[in-house]
Amino acid sequence: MFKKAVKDHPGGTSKPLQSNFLRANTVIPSKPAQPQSVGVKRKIDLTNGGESTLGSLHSSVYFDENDFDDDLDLDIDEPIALNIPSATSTTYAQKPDPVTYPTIDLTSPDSPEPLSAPANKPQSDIAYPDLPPASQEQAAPPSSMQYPWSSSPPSHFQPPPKPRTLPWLKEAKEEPLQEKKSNLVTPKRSKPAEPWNKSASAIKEEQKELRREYKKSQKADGAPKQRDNGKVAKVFLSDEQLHVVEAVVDHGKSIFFTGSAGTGKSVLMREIIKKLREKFKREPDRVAVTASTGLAACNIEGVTLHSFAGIGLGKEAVPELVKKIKKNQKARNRWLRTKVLIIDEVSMVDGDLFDKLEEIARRIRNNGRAFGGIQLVVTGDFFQLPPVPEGHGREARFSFAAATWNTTIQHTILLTHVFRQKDPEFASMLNEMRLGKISPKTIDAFRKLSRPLDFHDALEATELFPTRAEVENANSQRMSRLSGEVMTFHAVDSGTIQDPQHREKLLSNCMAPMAIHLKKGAQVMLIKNMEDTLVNGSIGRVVAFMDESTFDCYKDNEGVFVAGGNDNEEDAALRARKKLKPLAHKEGGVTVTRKWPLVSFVQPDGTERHLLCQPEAWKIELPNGEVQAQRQQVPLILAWALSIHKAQGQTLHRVKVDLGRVFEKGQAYVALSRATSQAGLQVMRFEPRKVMVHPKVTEFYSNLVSITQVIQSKKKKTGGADDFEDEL
Ligand SMILES: Nc1ncnc2c1ncn2[C@@H]1O[C@H](COP(=O)(O)OP(=O)(O)OP(=O)(O)O)[C@@H](O)[C@H]1O
Ligand SMILES: [Mg+2]
Repeated sequence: MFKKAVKDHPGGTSKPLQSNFLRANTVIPSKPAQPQSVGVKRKIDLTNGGESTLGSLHSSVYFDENDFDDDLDLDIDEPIALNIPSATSTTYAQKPDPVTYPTIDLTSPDSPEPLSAPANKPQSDIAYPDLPPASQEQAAPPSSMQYPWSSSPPSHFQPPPKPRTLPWLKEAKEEPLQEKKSNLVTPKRSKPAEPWNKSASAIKEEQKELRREYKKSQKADGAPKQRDNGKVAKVFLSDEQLHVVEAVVDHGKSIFFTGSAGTGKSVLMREIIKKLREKFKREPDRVAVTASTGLAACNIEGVTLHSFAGIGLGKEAVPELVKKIKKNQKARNRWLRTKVLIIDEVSMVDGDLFDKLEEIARRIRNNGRAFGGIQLVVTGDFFQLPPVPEGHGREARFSFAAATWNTTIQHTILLTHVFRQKDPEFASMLNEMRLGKISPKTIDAFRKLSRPLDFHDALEATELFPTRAEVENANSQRMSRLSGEVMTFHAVDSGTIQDPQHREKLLSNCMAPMAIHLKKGAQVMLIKNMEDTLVNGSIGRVVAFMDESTFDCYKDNEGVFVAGGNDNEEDAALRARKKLKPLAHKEGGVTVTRKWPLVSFVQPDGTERHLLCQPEAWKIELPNGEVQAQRQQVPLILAWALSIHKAQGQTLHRVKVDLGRVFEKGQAYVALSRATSQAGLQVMRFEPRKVMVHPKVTEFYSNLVSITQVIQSKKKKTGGADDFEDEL
């Protein structure tokens, strides 16, 4: 049975509610321009080293004007002055905003009532903001308004009829709140004038056609399949992760799951997407896979949120955006057909954009429920990359501060088990860094990591840089030191977008470059999951270039080649070719084939694996299966150096970071948290002041508790039974 990450908050009955409280959620919203007045906060287990790491902040993101998928500029060229007023940012040394932690420490085994409110408080531990009661006559404020924020119609501000708890299995008994309101907020249908209001049979017919097209495209697509290719070992999800899958797939909940770097958010999201695709296998366009940036979208074979929405840059007011979408049949259909909307790397989604999309969804779908009834599955870590400010001196709003965040997201789940760093001491150091509260002991420990790494093989640590220019410079310097022929591999691009420039722009966000120049000896990173131990992020060295049949022969006779002398792989390949020639003649002639890089990867256990890196495919795919753009390229990039933007999401065994170069919030934490161990991390110029945390993010996370804590506290209350559903 699914257990919620946090206790639901019963709604107050005497005070008016604002939209944020209409749904059970874990986050106690703050009230801008007012001091924090939350009565009781639940505390994350910050003391639990390695179990819950928090982080710091970030670099800028923006969406390109034409395709909204271009995030090349995230590999920053120039240090950018922070647009965040100093009052809102804090360094490691400063305490974040005064935060009143609960009188009961959830992490303490002695806490008598871990999740209950203090005696002098009413049942609810939420301090409800003093907003005036919403009235029917009130016009809905524009979505761009900061506060009282909501672009929702006034009905969204109505309090629930009774304290809402929404446990999964009780839900059937409860009246769906949003349903009741829908007649208040759903715009009147005017069928004849609105061709997008198609009849059910017309939509069915359209979907049949879509399915046919999708099947056709699947068959016609000869590109190597990444999904379900059986090459990569099955992931065994942890209990925490399984709870999320259950809530999303079985219970259809709108969920935000979060956690520090390395808690398996991406692994979990891939699993959820797989499961949802199985659930909707007859209607693939029901699941929309999106992410905030082009790179993140490309990593999960989706599109950017802007692209999905069909809103261009999305700067206009909602009515104009709705008009724009209605004129674009494909975009309109996407909105109408989507049942589940996935948003990855949500920390970079602007709060205003979130509100606009929520309103657009309700309007286009003629459905007054939150997000027009679309289930949202959202993930990200707000301690990593923030949304980019739009200019005009306006600070970007985090999406958790969006007016409609809490009416949309039913449950927030905090993942606490860190998979990436197995050493609890290291995980705890990163945890402190994430929180922006670094102890002298941890500062010392990080400073000790300035020594060179001690590995005795040909692989060097990958150096992470904040700017693209530094990366290109470092990689090309290393390349020029190698002798030997340069082999260039050009990508083959295709897709439904015919305009080559537009397509190229979309594909420029892929990890795979349009052309890659390699030499024997080049250090490279694998950018696709190939096998259990050969995964996205594996680092290796090019040892030869050979064609497939030579490689087969090389593979089959590796022992003979190795026994044949001390020569290198190139010579071995030569011998293999010689061996192959007569064989080929026997079969009726030699076929001239292309040579691909043969790469020797060092696996986590120190052993070597050779892989002939033949082209793989990257797709930008719409929910209906239409592949807008596809790139086929060898799955490698140069890896002596990598930008922090491109390293985001990666797991690296050998990393070198010079914090003196880091200038943006989040860069330090993102960079250091790529490493799997202290032995594999070199940190130069460690300065605690480089580690900055946004107080709003600290506040947001301080109101979350981990699912494990909730289960434990409930167990205590129920004398061991881990079922706390009846208490919710
Ligand atoms: N259930 C699991 N079992 C074993 N390993 C796991 C599991 N979940 C994740 N991992 C491993 O942990 C590492 C980090 O996972 P992942 O990249 O999904 O974390 P993340 O939360 O997305 O981190 P980031 O915030 O840095 O992107 C990866 O090497 C991944 O293979
Ligand atoms: Mg990730």
